[in-house]
Amino acid sequence: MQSNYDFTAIRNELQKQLHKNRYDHTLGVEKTAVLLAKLHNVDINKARLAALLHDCAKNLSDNKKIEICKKYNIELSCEELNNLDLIHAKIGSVVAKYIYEVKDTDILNAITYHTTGKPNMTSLEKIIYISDYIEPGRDKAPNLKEIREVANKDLDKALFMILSDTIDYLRASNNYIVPLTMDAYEYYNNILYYTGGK
Ligand SMILES: Nc1ncnc2c1ncn2[C@@H]1O[C@H](COP(=O)(O)OP(=O)(O)O)[C@@H](O)[C@H]1O
Repeated sequence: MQSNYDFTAIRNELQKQLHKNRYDHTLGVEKTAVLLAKLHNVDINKARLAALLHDCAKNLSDNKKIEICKKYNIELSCEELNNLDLIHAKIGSVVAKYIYEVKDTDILNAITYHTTGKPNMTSLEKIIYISDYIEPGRDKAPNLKEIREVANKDLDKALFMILSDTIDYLRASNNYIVPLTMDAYEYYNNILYYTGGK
């Protein structure tokens, strides 16, 4: 992608829209996504833009989130209505499209699926999903050191490790798990089994 985007202006806008810790996390995801894009031969400008915008709706008020869902006909499940934090990714994709004027569907999908994952992800989608989990500011999840090393070599394996740890964490805390995350887990479990990655 040839970049017509003014990344400095986007960062400045995000700094206004996001709480400080969320803005710092965004810059960490940007740095990590650019590094992974270089290592895995993915368009660096696309990775940078998707990373910068992945959490652009994270700090919107609940009322604003509902308003955007109504305006753009985003359907919400009961579980999503009960945890509006879960839908910041879907809303972020709409904000990226209509406010930041992003047209590239791969970038918009990378934003949409950065929390849940999904089966059969593109390399860009994988990079944003993984970068969100391993950026340097993250320090709570288990196995981070190993996942960071694996991500430099094998996106599918790192993706699977994160899906697996996320499911374990959500189960252990008795939380709802988005079905798409289970589908992604099964999909990459099979891929790694048949390619000998496990
Ligand atoms: N696959 C999933 N299924 C259900 N809930 C999830 C899933 N992944 C994350 N969550 C929950 O959705 C919310 C947002 O997650 P996430 O985007 O990972 O947040 P953060 O970037 O703040 O760590 C959190 O409450 C988290 O526990």
